[in-house]
Amino acid sequence: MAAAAAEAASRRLGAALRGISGAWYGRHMAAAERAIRTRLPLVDLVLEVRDARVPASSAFEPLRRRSPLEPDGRQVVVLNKADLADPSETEKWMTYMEKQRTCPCITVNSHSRESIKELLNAVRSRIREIKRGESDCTGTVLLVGIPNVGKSAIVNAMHQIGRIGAAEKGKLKHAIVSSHPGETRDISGYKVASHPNIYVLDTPGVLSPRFANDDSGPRLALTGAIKGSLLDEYDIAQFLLAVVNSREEYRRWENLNGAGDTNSNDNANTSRSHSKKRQYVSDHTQVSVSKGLELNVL
Ligand SMILES: Nc1nc2c(ncn2[C@@H]2O[C@H](COP(=O)(O)OP(=O)(O)OP(=O)(O)O)[C@@H](O)[C@H]2O)c(=O)[nH]1
Repeated sequence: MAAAAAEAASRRLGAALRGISGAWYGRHMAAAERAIRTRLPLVDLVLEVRDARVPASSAFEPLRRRSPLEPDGRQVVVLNKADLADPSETEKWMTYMEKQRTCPCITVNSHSRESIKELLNAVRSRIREIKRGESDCTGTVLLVGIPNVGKSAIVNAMHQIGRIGAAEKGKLKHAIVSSHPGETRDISGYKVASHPNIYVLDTPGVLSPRFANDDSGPRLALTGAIKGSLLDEYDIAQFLLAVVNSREEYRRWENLNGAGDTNSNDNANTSRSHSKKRQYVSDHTQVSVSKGLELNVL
C-alpha cells in the first residue's frame, strides 16, 4: 500500500513536471549545452558528475547523445553526494557500471577532504596515462553534469587541495556553490595540480527538457536538480514522505527524541541525524536516501 502511495505521489509530481514542460531549460542552459559540446572534443578527460542517490536519472544527456567517448578512455563517471546515499546500494551501482564496461566510476563526497584527494589522485594518474609519451604535460578536464550535483563543490575542493607553491597561495578562486540549481552560469577554469599541470573547467548544469522515463523527473525534483520554485513544494514533500514510508525508514526516526535509547550505534545515528538536521534545515535537496530511489533500474 505504501508502495502504491509512492507511485501515486510520483505520478502527481510527474504530471506537474509535464505541466511546466521543461521550463528549467532556459536560454542560458541551451547556450551552456552548446559551449560544452564545443569543448568536449578538445579536453583530455571528461568527468561526468552524477548524484549517487539517483545514478541513472542524473545521467548527463548530452554525453549519451554523442558518439561514445570510451574508445580513448576519456570519460569517468563521478557519483557525488555519496554521503547521502545508501553505501550498499552505491556498491551495487558500482558493480553494475563496472559490468557495463563503458567507463570507470568513482564515488565521492565533496565535503570530505580524503574523498577529494582520492578523486584528484585518480584524475592525476588518468591524465599521466593519457599524456604518456607526449612532451606537453598539461591536462585539461571538463566537469559536466545536470544542475546541483555538486560540480562546483568538487572543483573548489580540488582547487583548494591541489594548488601548489607559495606563489599560488592567495590566488584561490571560488566557484559558486548553492543549494539552488542553476547557479553556475559560465565555464571557468581552475588549476588543481602541478606535475602534471591539470586544469579543470567547471560548467553550468544542463538538464534536458525531456526525461528518459516517467520516474526520473520526480526523483530529480526531490534531489534538487529542478528549481523548487517551479513546482508546488507540497507535491515534492508528499513524494518524499511517500518514498520514506514505502521504505519503512520512518521506524528509525522513532528514536530521534533519544528517550530510553541505550543502543550506542543508534545513539550515534541519532546524533548524526540531529546535526544533519541543524546543518541543512529546510533543504530538501540534502535528503539522505537510506534505501535507493532507483535501484529498480538495475
Ligand atoms: N551532502 C553533500 N552535499 C553536497 C555534496 N557536493 C555538493 N553538495 C551540495 O549540493 C549543492 C549543490 O552543489 P553545487 O556545487 O553548487 O552544484 P553544481 O552541480 O555546481 O550546481 P549548478 O550550478 O546547478 O550546476 C550545494 O548545497 C552543496 O553544498 C556532497 O558530496 N555531499
